[in-house]
Amino acid sequence: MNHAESDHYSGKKVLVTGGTGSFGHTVAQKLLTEGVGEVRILSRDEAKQDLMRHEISDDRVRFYVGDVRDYLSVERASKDVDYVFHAAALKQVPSCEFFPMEAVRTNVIGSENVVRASEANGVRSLVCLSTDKAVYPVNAMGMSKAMMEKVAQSHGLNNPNATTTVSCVRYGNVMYSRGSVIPLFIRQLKEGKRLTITNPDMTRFMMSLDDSVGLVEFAFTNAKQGDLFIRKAPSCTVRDLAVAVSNLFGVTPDIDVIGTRHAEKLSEALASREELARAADMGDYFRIAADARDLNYSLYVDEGDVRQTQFADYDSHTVDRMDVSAVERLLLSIPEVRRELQGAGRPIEAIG
Ligand SMILES: O=c1ccn([C@@H]2O[C@H](COP(=O)(O)OP(=O)(O)O[C@H]3O[C@H](CO)[C@H](O)[C@H](O)[C@H]3O)[C@@H](O)[C@H]2O)c(=O)[nH]1
Repeated sequence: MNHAESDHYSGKKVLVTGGTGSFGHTVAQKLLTEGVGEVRILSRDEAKQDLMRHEISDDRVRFYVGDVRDYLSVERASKDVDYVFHAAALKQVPSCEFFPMEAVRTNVIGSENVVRASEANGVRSLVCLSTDKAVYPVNAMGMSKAMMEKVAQSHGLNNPNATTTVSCVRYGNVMYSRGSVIPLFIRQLKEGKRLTITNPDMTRFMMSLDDSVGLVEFAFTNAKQGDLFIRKAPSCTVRDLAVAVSNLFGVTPDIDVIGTRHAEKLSEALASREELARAADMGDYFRIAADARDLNYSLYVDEGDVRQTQFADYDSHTVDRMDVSAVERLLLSIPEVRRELQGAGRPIEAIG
C-alpha cells in the first residue's frame, strides 16, 4: 500500500463482509498497520470470529455476527462505515451445482443487500470480490457471481446521484486458499499418497493472496462508478502445478487422473474480448468501465463495435503460460508454501 492509499484509511471505518477468511485476515492486518480507525468483520460463523479475535487481538477490530442474506444485519454492520470490501460468498463450484438457489441467495441477493445498505448508510466506496468463473460462466457459482457483477454495475446506472461508488474485482485462483488444490497436493505428498489430477491440460490463473489484496486496493483507489478491475496474471496447467509442487518437496509423484469435477472448465477467462474492447490498460491491471448508456438506445447511433473482433479473451490457455520452473518460483513466494517446506525439512536455500 503506498502513502496515498494509507491516507485513505487513516481513522476510517472499514467493513469486510465474509471477513474471517484468508482475504479478511490479510486485509484486516494491513488496515490496522495503516492506521485504520475501525475494522468490522461481518460473518456467520461465531467460532471463526472467536479464533480471529484471539489471533488479531486489537480493539479496533469489531465483530458482527450476521448474514449478507439478511438486509438488516448488513445495514447494522455498515452504519457509519466509510468503505466496504464485500468478500462474503458461496465459492465452491461443486456445492453450488447442487444448491444453485443457495448461491443466488448469498451471491446475488446478499450482494444486493450489501449495495443497498452501503448506499443507505452513505458508504463512500464498496468493492465487490468476483471471480474469473463469472466470465462466460458454465457453473452456478460463476453464474451467480456474474449476476453479482451486474447488480453492482446497475447501482450507478439506476442512481446517477449515488453516494456510494460500487466497483468489482475478478480474481483468478488464489494460491494456497482454503480447500484449493495446492494445499491438497501438499497434503497428498506428505502422506505419501498419489496426486489426484483432474485433467493435466486444464489451465488456471495463479495469484498470490497479496496480489489479490493489492487488486482490491487498486480498485478501491481508482474506482469510478461501475468499474470492474482485473489484475494481469500468469497461468499454468494442472500438470505443471503438480510437478512443480512435487519438485519443491523433492518427490517424484505418482499420479491418478480422476477426470474433471462438476461443471469445471478446461480454461478460465479473466476478461472477455467484449470487455477488453472497452477496457483501459493500466499496467498490471485492466479497468473495464460499465456501459454507461441509458436504456433509450434509439438516442445512440449504433454501428456495432468493430473493435470486438480485434481482441481475444484474456484466457488462461493463451496468455503468459508459466513453465514448471516459473511455477516453482511463484510457489516459493507464498509464505504458507515456504512454511510447509520448512516443516518437511526442505530448507528454501537448498531448493533455490
Ligand atoms: O484433486 C484435485 C482438485 C483440483 N484439481 C484441479 O486444480 C485446479 C484448481 O482447482 P481448485 O479446486 O484449487 O480451484 P477451482 O479452479 O476449482 O476454483 C477455485 O478458484 C476459483 C477462482 O477461479 C474460486 O475462487 C473458487 O472458489 C476456488 O475453489 C483445477 O483445474 C482443478 O481441476 C486437480 O487437479 N485435482
